Amino acid sequence: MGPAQEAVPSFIGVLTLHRELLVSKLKSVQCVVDNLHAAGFLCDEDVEIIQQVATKADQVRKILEVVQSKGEEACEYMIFVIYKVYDAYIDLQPWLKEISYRPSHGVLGMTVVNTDPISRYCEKLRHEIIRDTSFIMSYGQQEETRLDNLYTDTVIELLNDSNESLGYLEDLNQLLGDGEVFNHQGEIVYVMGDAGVGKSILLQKLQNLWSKRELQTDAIFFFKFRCRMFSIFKDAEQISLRDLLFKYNCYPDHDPDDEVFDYITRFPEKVVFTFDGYDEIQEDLDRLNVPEVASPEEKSNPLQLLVSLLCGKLLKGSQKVLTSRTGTEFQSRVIRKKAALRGFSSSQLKTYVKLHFKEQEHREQVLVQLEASPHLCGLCSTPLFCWIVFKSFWHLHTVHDSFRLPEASVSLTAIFLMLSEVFLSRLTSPAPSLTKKSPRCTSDTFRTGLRPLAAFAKLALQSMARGSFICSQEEVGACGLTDEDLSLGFLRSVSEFDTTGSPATFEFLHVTLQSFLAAFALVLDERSAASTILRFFTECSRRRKSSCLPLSIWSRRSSKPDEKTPFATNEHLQFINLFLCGLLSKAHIGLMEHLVSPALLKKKQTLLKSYLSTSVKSHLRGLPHHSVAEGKKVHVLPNFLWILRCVFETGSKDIAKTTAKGITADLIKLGYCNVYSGDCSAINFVLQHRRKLLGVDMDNNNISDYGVKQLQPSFCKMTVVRLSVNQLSDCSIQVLAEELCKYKVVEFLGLYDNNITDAGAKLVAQIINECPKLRVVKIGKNKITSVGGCYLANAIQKSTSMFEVGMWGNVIGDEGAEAFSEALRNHPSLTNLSLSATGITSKGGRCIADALRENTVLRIFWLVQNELSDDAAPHFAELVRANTGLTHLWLINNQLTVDGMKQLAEALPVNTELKEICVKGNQLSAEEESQFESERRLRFH
Ligand SMILES: Nc1ncnc2c1ncn2[C@@H]1O[C@H](COP(=O)(O)OP(=O)(O)OP(=O)(O)O)[C@@H](O)[C@H]1O
Repeated sequence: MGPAQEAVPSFIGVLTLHRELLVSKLKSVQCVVDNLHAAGFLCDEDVEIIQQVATKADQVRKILEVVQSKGEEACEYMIFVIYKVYDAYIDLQPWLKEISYRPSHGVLGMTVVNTDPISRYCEKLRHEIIRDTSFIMSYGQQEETRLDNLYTDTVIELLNDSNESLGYLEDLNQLLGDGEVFNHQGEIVYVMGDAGVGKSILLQKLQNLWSKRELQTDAIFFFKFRCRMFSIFKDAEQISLRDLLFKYNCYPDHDPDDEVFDYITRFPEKVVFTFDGYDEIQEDLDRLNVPEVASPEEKSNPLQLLVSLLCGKLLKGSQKVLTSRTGTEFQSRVIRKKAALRGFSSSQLKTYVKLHFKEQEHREQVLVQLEASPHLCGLCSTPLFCWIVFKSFWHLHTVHDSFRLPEASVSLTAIFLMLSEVFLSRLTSPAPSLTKKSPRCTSDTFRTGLRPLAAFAKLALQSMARGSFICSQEEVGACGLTDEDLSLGFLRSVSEFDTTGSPATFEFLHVTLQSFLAAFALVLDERSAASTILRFFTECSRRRKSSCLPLSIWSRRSSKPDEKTPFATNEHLQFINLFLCGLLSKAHIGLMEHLVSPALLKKKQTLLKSYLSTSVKSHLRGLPHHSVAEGKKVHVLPNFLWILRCVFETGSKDIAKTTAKGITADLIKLGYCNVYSGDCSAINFVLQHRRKLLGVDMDNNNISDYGVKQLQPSFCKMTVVRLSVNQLSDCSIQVLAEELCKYKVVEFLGLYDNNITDAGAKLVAQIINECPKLRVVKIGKNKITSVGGCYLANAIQKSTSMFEVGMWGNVIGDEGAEAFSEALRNHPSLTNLSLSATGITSKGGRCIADALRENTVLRIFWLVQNELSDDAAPHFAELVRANTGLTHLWLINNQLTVDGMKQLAEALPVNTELKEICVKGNQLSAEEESQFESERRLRFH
């Protein structure tokens, strides 16, 4: 049949055919009736008859009956109403797809009005959220960029409740999904990350996707909150849940019977909440000694409502995404799943460059300059810093015609100074023109802008000292800021908290900018005693230490002080200290002398240096030391990272030397310390001044290839290099191979759970070959195949120092196993080897077992989670009989059956050395396992 003769569907027939489904799924009867009536397909009497019917299902039956009696057009219009009023008939949308419904030309011209309050409200919410989330705010609200044009994926790591990695998120939809959930009772998806890493933007993206129906969720309501909002309520203020939801999002229209709120309370699983910036709450919620609210009707303090929502006492079953700075304490029993934002990877950074710079020439220049500076790349892996660098750089290029990114060793202070220069240059520079470009004079720009800058700085300090991120109109005025000043860009007005018609409130463009300005105020202050600059150092050391240790350790360590603690973390204050160090550093003193008297500056600088030196010494002296195989070990506290950052920001070699000298241990552990790639320059800055060798354990951080490149000059001193779980690729191994092979002092190389491939394995093999002191290599859970496995095995075979090797999770298969069997034969030193989860079958297992009979050194051997069947059993039985000195054999999770097990059990009595063979998880039933009870060294548990 040609298109011209294509059959027009009979809508009467469609309604008859699908009558049963329509009766069960068409919920919002009133909206269909209203529209059919308004379009003239139902008369008043029809409506009356339908309304007299008792149940909804019978009402639908009646409607169908009446509509079908009115003919094709009425039936088509009814289907069109279902199609148009999407949210009210969400359950029928798959049906429309199934019948391939396309509105005809005739029906498209007809009006449909959504009279269903619930779906009308959903539409309104979607509309409002789309409006609020489509743009990323930029300089002083003068410039806005579409979210879709700039949003770039970042690295999002999923964690378990002990903060151990569960892998990486591939799609934002996975965030709300059921994968990697570790607590099915919890309802919160907890997203953590450092300052400026993109937590708020991630929520904005989720909200935007939902509003465009691009987020895979059944939720028809989405309520977004910023936690700092809860600070604006007075202590005694009471509010109902209804008001909290609607006032700070939007109110339903024409809902006299409160159907929307009623629906929300009946179906909370249809609601998603986002709460941004839990760390910004100024109350310690654990200490809020008030009962949680259990009734949605009850009015109560907004913080109580928040606690009740988060704990599931209110709207139980709703989904909640909560963001917070890393290290913020939060009750883990309510967390369902956890994610940590790690910033841009190198390929994501390249994508961001492309989105930012439209012209090919600029893009290339930026990429070349970034390539040359791993330190700058490290900083730029934090989206906020990257945005500041790119924006400022673009501005300076437009106005002054220079196209160079900041120099290679740029500090964070320099980046924020650059941002301030851009803001202040609005006071002096004419609109950029393509023909005439003025020379750049930073000190002039700051001198001219000193009045507003000092006023912003004062405001930032005042509100930070009060523990607030929000400033009132009066406070802004009291600091002497004019409307013109407000347009510079440091501050932005916030309308969302402003529902009572009260005067506008303001916040700084970003919290870290507020910290920077607060530090500026401390430097500019000529009235207070010079020692006032140290007030936040004192404050931070008084406060409880936020921790980055795994949660199990964390909860044991968290002792709560008695005083009221204004923020959940003290990071904002730590940033003030950091910027203070930068502003008083040698690098910036020249600029600051244009703004403050040189004598006062000198005084403040001396004071700060002496404070830092003393506190570094006492901090390091106070840390507990332990004796381990590698010597004396010290596990630093997270605060140490802030000390290192401050030392780097000062640029003072003297303080760096003092710090390096203060590390008296042989091994320093910075594991789980939230070190990101940008920090590695600071670590390197200090380690450069260390004379003695040092072991450095940086496992479980966010170092990446950029970080390793920054650490390059320090590897010559490192006896222990532990970089497991740090997103390293083969590029990092290239750097390690060059450095470690040059200096040959390395004894321990930890590279577990990174992205190392066979090329990286070849380089590790080179390190094994060339470093005679190397005893331990942990390279499990990478992407190494049989090719890389053979490189490593060959190197191990030649080594006379290797003591322990971990290959867990690299699929080297039987080919790799054969290479390892050659390495094991007569090996003089290898004592502990793991080839677990490496895809070895009986073939490879047989080779290894035979070779091991000629090895009298290996003590512990792991072959867990492989594919060994009974074919391999006689060979392992022979190995056991050979009594080589092996003390532990791990064969958990293989495919041995009773037969194989019998052979092992029979061999065991001959052996005097083996303490146990662990065989849990093989192919035996519980009864079969009990047959082997007499041989206790065969462990099934
Ligand atoms: N995924 C991203 N794509 C593009 N730009 C981003 C992204 N994430 C963050 N940014 C940029 O970085 C800036 C800071 O990000 P954001 O405010 O989300 O950080 P944050 O983690 O919430 O910081 P804080 O904890 O200090 O509030 C954004 O305004 C935006 O310019």
